[in-house]
Amino acid sequence: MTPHGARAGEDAEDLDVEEVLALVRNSNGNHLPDPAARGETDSARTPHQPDPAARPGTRHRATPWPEARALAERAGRNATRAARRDPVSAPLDTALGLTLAAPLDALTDLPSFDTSAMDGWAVCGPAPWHVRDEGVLAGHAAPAPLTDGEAVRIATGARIPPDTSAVLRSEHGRTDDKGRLYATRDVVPGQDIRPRGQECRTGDQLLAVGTLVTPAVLGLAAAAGYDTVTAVPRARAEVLVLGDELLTQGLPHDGLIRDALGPMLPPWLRALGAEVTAVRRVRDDAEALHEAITTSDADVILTTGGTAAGPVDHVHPTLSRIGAELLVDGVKVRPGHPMLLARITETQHLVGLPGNPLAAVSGLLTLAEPLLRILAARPAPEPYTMPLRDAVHGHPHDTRLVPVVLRGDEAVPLHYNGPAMLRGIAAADALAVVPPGGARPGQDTELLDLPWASGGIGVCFT
Ligand SMILES: Nc1nc2c(c(=O)[nH]1)N[C@H]1C(S)=C(S)[C@@H](COP(=O)(O)OP(=O)(O)OC[C@H]3O[C@@H](n4cnc5c(N)ncnc54)[C@H](O)[C@@H]3O)O[C@H]1N2
Ligand code: MOO
Repeated sequence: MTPHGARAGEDAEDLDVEEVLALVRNSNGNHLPDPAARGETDSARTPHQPDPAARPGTRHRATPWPEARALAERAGRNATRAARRDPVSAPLDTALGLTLAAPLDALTDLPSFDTSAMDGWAVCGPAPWHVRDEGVLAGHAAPAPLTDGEAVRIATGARIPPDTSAVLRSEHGRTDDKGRLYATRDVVPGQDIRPRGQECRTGDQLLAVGTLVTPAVLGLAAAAGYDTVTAVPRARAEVLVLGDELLTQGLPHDGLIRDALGPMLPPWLRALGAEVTAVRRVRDDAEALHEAITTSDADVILTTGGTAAGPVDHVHPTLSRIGAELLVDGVKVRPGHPMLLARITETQHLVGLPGNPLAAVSGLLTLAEPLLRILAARPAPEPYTMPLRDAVHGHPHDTRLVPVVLRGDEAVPLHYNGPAMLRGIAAADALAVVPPGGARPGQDTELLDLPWASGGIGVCFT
């Protein structure tokens, strides 16, 4: 499997992340070029961007899949620029998955005192040594200085007495019948002493702005004296689940089915760096949807269902009614082609996910992931490819996203990959990006990691 992870180096994606960080007000004073100078104003439109005047029922041109993702990133940059959200001071137990908005500078030397690396004796001068009665344990009061020929029992992590020349490990010392201590190995001055400041000095930069807060970062921050970290705030996401046919418990019956997206989307959105403020179920009613959207203060609203042109598909008419701008209205991808991205205000966007559950996953990864990644100031994952074990039929014109498991050096396509099915994705490690026309066995194919796949962003389930 090709290694993958956050991109390093000064490529275009890195600049995007730094730009977002710089736009978080009061961050550490990065000076970056004005993004507007790069032509990325809200009105900048690519040739494939749909005409915002397009209305439901009118034919419009679906956006190619890579461009749809780029447009979602751009929406994220524009929203970040407009909102200029303040960095937050996040207690460590809430900070997993955030991005540092200030460098993590050591608040203390580490170790903060000379410490024993081993259980044994602190010794002074050459053997033999007379061993003090009282030993030194971790966390105890400062021990008295040693004198030449003296030793004291010491535990790993305990403070080294002044004038100690070395630590002798317990397995490398023996005492004679008079209680004198000898070494069974040469004693090198300084051995097994971790000197104060070995890892860092107060003020040293431990981690740069833009670092993703992982469990290891939380540990380092705590060790370095932090109770909170300064981070880019999470985007607030609200999920509106549409559909009168949906049940929240029990077995499907009488044409009613279980809502699969209400349980699936919130943890997935958190893994993408968002705070989920609410999951609301909205009946198939234009007024109810209008009310739900216009009263939401989320940065990103995600709707499920109602994107097509059925009798109760109210998403397009509602967006039209509130004057939202359709940035993406249909994507050349299967499943999920009716997905959409709309700008409600400068700082509020709506991602319309199709109702078919795998189509909703496709919309999540195509439109919500890039938007939320930019709002979270996370770097783009390093693209990677693997050969497919089996042929995958392609759509003649559209990209296909197909669940795969990774086995050895190959990606194995899974069978249950229909738009209404979750059986494949639930067993999958990744989604293969199958180009129009399909892929042959052995063809190198781009993969999108799922948040729970190793090496992905799974640490960010909170
Ligand atoms: N005339 C056309 N009809 C449809 C087209 C089309 O191009 N022309 N596209 C099809 C495709 S592709 C998709 S995908 C769906 C998208 O439909 P909507 O986004 O409007 O979603 P709904 O009609 O509300 O639901 C579709 C399907 O998914 C089920 N559903 C909805 N929500 C959930 C949920 N939370 N959990 C589980 N299942 C859900 C719903 O019951 C329907 O079976 O449109 C096609 N039609
Ligand atoms: O594209 Mo629909 O999303 O196939 O089911």
